[in-house]
Amino acid sequence: MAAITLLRSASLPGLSDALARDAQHVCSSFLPNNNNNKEKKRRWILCSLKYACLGVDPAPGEIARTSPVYSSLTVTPAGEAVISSEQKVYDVVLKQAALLKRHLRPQPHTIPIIPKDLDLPRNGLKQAYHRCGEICEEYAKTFYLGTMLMTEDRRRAIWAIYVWCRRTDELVDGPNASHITPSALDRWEKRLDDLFTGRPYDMLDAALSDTISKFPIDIQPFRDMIEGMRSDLRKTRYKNFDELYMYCYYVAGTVGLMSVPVMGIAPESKATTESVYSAALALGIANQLTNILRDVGEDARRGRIYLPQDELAEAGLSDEDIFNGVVTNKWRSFMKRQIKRARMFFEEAERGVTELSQASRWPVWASLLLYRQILDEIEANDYNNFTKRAYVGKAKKLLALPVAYGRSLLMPYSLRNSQK
Ligand SMILES: CC(C)=CCC/C(C)=C/CC/C(C)=C/CC/C(C)=C/[C@@H]1[C@@H](COP(=O)(O)OP(=O)(O)O)[C@]1(C)CC/C=C(\C)CC/C=C(\C)CCC=C(C)C
Ligand SMILES: [Mn+2]
Repeated sequence: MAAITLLRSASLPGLSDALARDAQHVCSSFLPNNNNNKEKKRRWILCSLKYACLGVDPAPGEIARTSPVYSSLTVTPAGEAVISSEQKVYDVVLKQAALLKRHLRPQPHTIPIIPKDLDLPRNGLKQAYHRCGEICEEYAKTFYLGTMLMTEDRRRAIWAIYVWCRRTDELVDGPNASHITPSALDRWEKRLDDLFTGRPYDMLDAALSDTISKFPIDIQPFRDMIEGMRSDLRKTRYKNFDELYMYCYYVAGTVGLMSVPVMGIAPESKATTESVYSAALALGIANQLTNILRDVGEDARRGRIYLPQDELAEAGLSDEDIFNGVVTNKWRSFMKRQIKRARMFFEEAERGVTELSQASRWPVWASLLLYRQILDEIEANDYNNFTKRAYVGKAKKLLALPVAYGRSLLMPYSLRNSQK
């Protein structure tokens, strides 16, 4: 009964009666009668709604996501409930997880159908993947090194995804960026559709076409990354963290969602697929927040401020302060709060890494540890991210590799309590 009242009080826009009934049904089967925690109930209800929308059954542990970085429901001054960016993104997570689960119970029609006769020269695919590997090595040595531990199929797939992401980013950040218009991005998206239906435009696209024929990868995160690049063309300010979160999902959280189907979940893992996807998303968000904090000065010189405007104002800082680039106490305490939030996302990602298949864990741990150290370097620079670039030195980078390897040997987090 309490669930029904709360469901009504959430008054979600667009909530049909049928959906509300479904949600109520799912919800009442999981919500303990004696649960008096209102916040928890609200999350259960929202979660049930999502499951009702997707028509999948939740695992009980998945219902209560209590991470403090999340705010599922925002209430407008008029008292209307609005779904936050996090909630919208979580819907994508659920969809991706459902696709992977369906793939694990083999159903051939869910695998993208790619014609066998890709028009490539003899040995073409081999060369295409080889070139992807070269590009990955050139731009991202640590990722590349990490992929060397993976099985050959997985390694090549990650290279192909990496190259597509890199090329997408280059469109708006590369040497021809000033010529890029929204219609160029539309054409890039058309190319994406084509390669997903087995009609690659060039050899690098062909490698990705082949990859998506082998792994249950959905097109949505790729489309969303292009959407992030579109937003980079039209937007230089972010009103609040909710807007920034959405941007981070588009350009980086998507990478996590693209990678999980390739990296694979450890067969012994007891974690839900959704929780692994959530962790992958969190790692992307954490990386991008870190990128943003490292590049404040560089972005400001291009007229861009990715930091949440409302939080800047709350700290007594203006755009002018960012452009002037003087490290003050106000700036230091603002930065402390931002760094703390980025670390929370890294923490959220950590558990998920342990659930990945053994050979995929090392590169992910390495990238997590290395990226997180950038935050330590910003602190070591006394928060001067205006004129000093936080940089993790070679020795620290090298040290992170064996540490990452050690962590990759730990048993999945989901098994630890069950074996006590
Ligand atoms: C369960 C669990 C934790 C699974 C792991 C999931 C996983 C592999 C997550 C990866 C997260 C990740 C590496 C995200 C990339 C974030 C990132 C750096 C995004 C950058 C966007 C644009 O930012 P900006 O323009 O501000 O930055 P630059 O100044 O240009 O650097 C990106 C550049 C988007 C493009 C992203 C890439 C080129 C990286 C793609 C990487 C992979 C596909 C490899 C991932 C594999 C490993 C081994 C980590
Ligand atoms: Mn970039």
